[in-house]
Amino acid sequence: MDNLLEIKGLRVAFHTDDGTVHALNDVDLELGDGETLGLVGETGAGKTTLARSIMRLIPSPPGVIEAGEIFFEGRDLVGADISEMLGIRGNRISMIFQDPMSALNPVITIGDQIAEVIGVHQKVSHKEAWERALLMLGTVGISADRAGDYPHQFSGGMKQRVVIAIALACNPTLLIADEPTTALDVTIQAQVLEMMADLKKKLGTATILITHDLGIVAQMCENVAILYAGEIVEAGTVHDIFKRTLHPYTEGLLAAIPKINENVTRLRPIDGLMPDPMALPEGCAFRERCTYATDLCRTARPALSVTEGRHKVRCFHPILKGGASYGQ
Ligand SMILES: Nc1ncnc2c1ncn2[C@@H]1O[C@H](COP(=O)(O)OP(=O)(O)OP(=O)(O)O)[C@@H](O)[C@H]1O
Repeated sequence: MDNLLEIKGLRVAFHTDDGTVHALNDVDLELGDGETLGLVGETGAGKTTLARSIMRLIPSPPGVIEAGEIFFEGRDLVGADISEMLGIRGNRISMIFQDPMSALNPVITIGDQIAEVIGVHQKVSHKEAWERALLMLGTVGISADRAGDYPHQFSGGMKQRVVIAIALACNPTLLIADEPTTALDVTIQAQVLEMMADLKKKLGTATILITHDLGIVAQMCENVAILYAGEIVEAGTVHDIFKRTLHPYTEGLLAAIPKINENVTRLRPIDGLMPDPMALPEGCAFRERCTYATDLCRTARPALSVTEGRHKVRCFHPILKGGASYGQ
């Protein structure tokens, strides 16, 4: 298998007392070695569920992987047992969760927190783990002198660097970062993103970057997957998504970005709401909000089809108008 990660037909549901939440429906995704993929979608689209499925960290119950395959480095993760996953998590695949600041233990020094992760996952001596922790701090731009400091002695941006150091401490081949900079103010956000881009060049770690922000995608990613109501509706290179937009939802996301060269008096939101994942409608999930919807869209569900190269779209009436004038 050529891809580092290959997901096929993934279906994940949460069986709650109120009903079944269809969080992911037939998700196909691929990621090459060293590639950065932006996973974009509005709240509740299923981004975190997809990330947790790869880590096999879906809370169960109520969550269940109902169908599909996740292959990582040729290994079947859906069929993997707990001990196999313990060997993969942290070592091969690492995740930065939402609200990363709460990931740090307030009563342990940051050097010890990094060293502990290295010691647990790679079974090295305390001395070696500590030395590698100091090197890792340097890699994220923090002086080794600060290894004995506690999290409260660091600013938000510095804490986020520590969280990234922990995630990368064991040299994973895949990093999943779930909105890693949303809690930071914009200037610090830019510094942390710049550092992540540098680290990517240096370490070559493939990354899935979950974000609502298409500006971050344009800056950081080579490829993009747009998730809507638990389905990938469009995927492709950044150029495909921004310049050769095919799906009306992607068009709406791009139109909602304020543009510097336009005299914008109000942002253009996408009208309506995402359908309730407990009661997904027949047909296309986006049809109620889509200006191009026809009768066919009400009765049949479009398949995800490849148009050119890696550019895929799930739509009966894809658009092609030159895309939006944003980013690259
Ligand atoms: N433990 C759970 N129990 C029940 N439903 C859940 C659970 N976790 C997620 N869901 C539901 O699954 C759907 C997808 O949620 P998910 O958190 O993956 O979305 P998201 O795109 O990451 O959203 P956000 O951007 O707000 O983080 C939502 O309808 C959510 O309410």
